Amino acid sequence: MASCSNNKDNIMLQNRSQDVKVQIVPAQQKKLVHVIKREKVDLSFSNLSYTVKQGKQEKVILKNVSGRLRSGELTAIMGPSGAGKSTLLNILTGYKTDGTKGQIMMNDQERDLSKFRKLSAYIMQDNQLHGNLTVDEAMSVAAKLKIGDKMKHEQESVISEILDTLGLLDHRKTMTSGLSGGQKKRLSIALELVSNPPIMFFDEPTSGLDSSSCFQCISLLKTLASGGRTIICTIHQPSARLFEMFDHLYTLADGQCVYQGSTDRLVEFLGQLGLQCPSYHNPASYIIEVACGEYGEHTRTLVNAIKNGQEDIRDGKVVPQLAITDGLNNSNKFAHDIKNTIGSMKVASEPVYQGTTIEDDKVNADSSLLGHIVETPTKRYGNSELGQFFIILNRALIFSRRDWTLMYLRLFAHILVGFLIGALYWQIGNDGNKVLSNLGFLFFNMLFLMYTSMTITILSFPLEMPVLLKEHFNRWYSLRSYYLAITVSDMPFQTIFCVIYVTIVYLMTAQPLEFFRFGMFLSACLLVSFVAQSVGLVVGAAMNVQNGVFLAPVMSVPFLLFSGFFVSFDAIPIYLRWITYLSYIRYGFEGTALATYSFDRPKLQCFVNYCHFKKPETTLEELDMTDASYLVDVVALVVIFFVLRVAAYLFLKWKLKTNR
Ligand SMILES: Nc1ncnc2c1ncn2[C@@H]1O[C@H](COP(=O)(O)OP(=O)(O)OP(=O)(O)O)[C@@H](O)[C@H]1O
Repeated sequence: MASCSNNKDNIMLQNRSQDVKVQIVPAQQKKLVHVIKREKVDLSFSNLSYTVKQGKQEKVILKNVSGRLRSGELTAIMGPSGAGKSTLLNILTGYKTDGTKGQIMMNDQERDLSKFRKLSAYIMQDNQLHGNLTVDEAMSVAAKLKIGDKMKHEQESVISEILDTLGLLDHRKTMTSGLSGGQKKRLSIALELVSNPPIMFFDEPTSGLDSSSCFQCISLLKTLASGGRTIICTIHQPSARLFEMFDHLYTLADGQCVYQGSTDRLVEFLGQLGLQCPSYHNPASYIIEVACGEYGEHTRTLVNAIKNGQEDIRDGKVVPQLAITDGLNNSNKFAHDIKNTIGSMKVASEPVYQGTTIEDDKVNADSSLLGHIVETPTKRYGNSELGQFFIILNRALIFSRRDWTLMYLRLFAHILVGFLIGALYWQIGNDGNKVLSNLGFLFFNMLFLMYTSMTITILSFPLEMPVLLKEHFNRWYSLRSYYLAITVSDMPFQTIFCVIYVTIVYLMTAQPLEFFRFGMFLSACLLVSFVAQSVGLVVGAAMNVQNGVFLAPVMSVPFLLFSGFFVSFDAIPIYLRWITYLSYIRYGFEGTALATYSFDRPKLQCFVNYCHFKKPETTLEELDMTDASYLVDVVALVVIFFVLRVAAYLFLKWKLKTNR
């Protein structure tokens, strides 16, 4: 373990004896040809406070904190649990805006959140990755969405280069679900790196990783910072070895800043206040212990010391060296160099700097990665909305193809239930005396289509929500494109399953063998299953999985009750009759019945007598087909379909906002 020391040289040199091998990679090994136009982003904030409402009271979580986060530096936001680290990070990223007061400046100007979001990436704590893609596919989707058609020909080499740098090149064909925790973390970073954002935020990037993976992860962040980026991460309590890799420390206790400045001045700062870090004690642990009050109530002293003149230890009387040119610590020299050159670089036909490779853990920390890319985006997204739609649609189709449950189990269920219903109602359509039984078949047909279609989509949004939150926030795509692609993606499969199922039951139950009638029957069934899918989407978008899985079937009961199969229209109390007009099952039931019987008068008479839309005593003479119009049924189903799809979109939009 490194001892408490004021001298970063010493700390770094102590590493020489440790197992980490750091090596300079010859510059010419790199083959970068991409345009470099990355902005430097310095972020500062002053008097930032954050309040939440708890009943009638207000809880202040951040109390007028100020600070400065600079490009080229790796900043750690530390503090005891509940100190407000994640809250501060969420506010700085723009993820949380409500309840916030204070000023945030970007490059010494008032921050334009929209512009800032284009320049920043937020890698959240849990690795939000789609498990059904390979590393290569995930990178390719990210590249297409984030940088679009720009550098179309170079995308492949950019992806290879990033994967190489992050030690993932050997895992290109591995499914993301098969990656280790550390590899997932690196992939999450790699996905954001395709657009080479100049400012990156990480929430607890080391959580759940072993010490070696933690070291890899922080080494990587250090390298990213060395390339001129502003890298900020929250971290609980890093080991001394990790702690010394940070350039800048921002420590919170109870929503207040108790230290901000360079990591190697921390011990000196505390010493000035009479808080002596014991020898061979990790300074990171010590400041947390102090912040927790283990050495007495010093929080106020620390807060005051920070406020009174030593706002940032870098800016105050103690100024550490940024570049340390000796020996192994060339990466800092490099950071200094790159800061000077980055503004003037246009084309990196040759690498302009040297990086480092940490051989033992395969994270190739070559900073050439920092060189690729891309002009500051002028548009909101890297790709057009149509482009986004097709990329997300394609990704969703890949998921569906690979999801065994979604595909094969569903197919099997449709075939099995089709044969069961067919066997139960075998050749019933040929028997004029069994019209009521045939209506029973039509009703259960609706019931099956409703449940199979609805239950699949209830889970769509809740399962995707964490990934959606991350990708949408990081400006991969618009919600509109995502929603359209996701909702359209299942329709081809549902159509195929429905056609297979309907063909089986139609033939086995001996419904009229006329192409036209079959078409009417199938269309009504398809529309009902699409509407049921939409109900599932609304429920999934509006509530969580537990509530949705319970409520969706329960909410469907009125639609079934008022479908006309159980109770005729006249028997329904007047004040409840309006529900029959909302029952999409009613329109589907009616539509399939009309497809089966509409030109067969004796059977139709029986059907009409049974169903709600004609009084039981109606005679054939009185019968007017407009009373039970197939067209009306179809139009009603189409209207309900669109209304529900719009409602699902609005719920999703609302949920995306409230989930932050
Ligand atoms: N929406 C909210 N409503 C009520 N309290 C909240 C809300 N958000 C945060 N808090 C509270 O604010 C405090 C700071 O939370 P935050 O998640 O930022 O802490 P943290 O320092 O990141 O903690 P940890 O290290 O345990 O993740 C906590 O006490 C938390 O309970």
